[in-house]
Amino acid sequence: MKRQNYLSWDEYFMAVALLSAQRSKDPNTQVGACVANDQNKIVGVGYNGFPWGCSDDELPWDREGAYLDTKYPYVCHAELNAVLNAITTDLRRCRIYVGLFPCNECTKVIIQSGISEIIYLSDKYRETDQVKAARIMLDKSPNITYRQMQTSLEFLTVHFVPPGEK
Ligand SMILES: O=c1[nH]c(=O)n([C@H]2C[C@H](O)[C@@H](COP(=O)(O)O)O2)cc1CO
Ligand SMILES: [Zn+2]
Repeated sequence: MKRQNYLSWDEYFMAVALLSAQRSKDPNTQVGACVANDQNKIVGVGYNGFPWGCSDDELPWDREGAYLDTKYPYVCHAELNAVLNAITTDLRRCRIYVGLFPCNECTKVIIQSGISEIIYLSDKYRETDQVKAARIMLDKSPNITYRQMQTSLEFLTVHFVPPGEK
């Protein structure tokens, strides 16, 4: 009989997004994104971080203060990185799994890439104008839908050392 508690595709791709988020140096919010195609193959992953060559030790991770002294003008969002890192520029019929509902800027990138579905986990910034603008665009776009991830999983553990071998 086959194993029962294997991951669904949704859980698997969201877990890849969440694992990718663990690469983020942002001390406050770590976001990951995973793009899967209609054959359930991963075609792009990303997490929030500063652009290539911009040192994490020189740019600020602060949230408050003068705009140029915060992370906001510099950080590349997870969704942008996942789309730019993708193995193809044509992402029609692909889904993007994200830890956080995308902002308006990422939503533009997602729509323009051709992605057809957004699956998100947290919606903690739903009251912000950025996320409201994102929803306005998505609700007007005929070729893209979005839904919140449904799962009974609360967490997932990976073992680098198999249990019992230590
Ligand atoms: O969609 C997103 N994707 C994404 O990668 N981010 C990143 C940018 C920042 O590094 C961080 C948000 O920071 P904070 O929660 O401290 O404002 O998450 C933020 C959003 C906002 O929804
Ligand atoms: Zn964004």
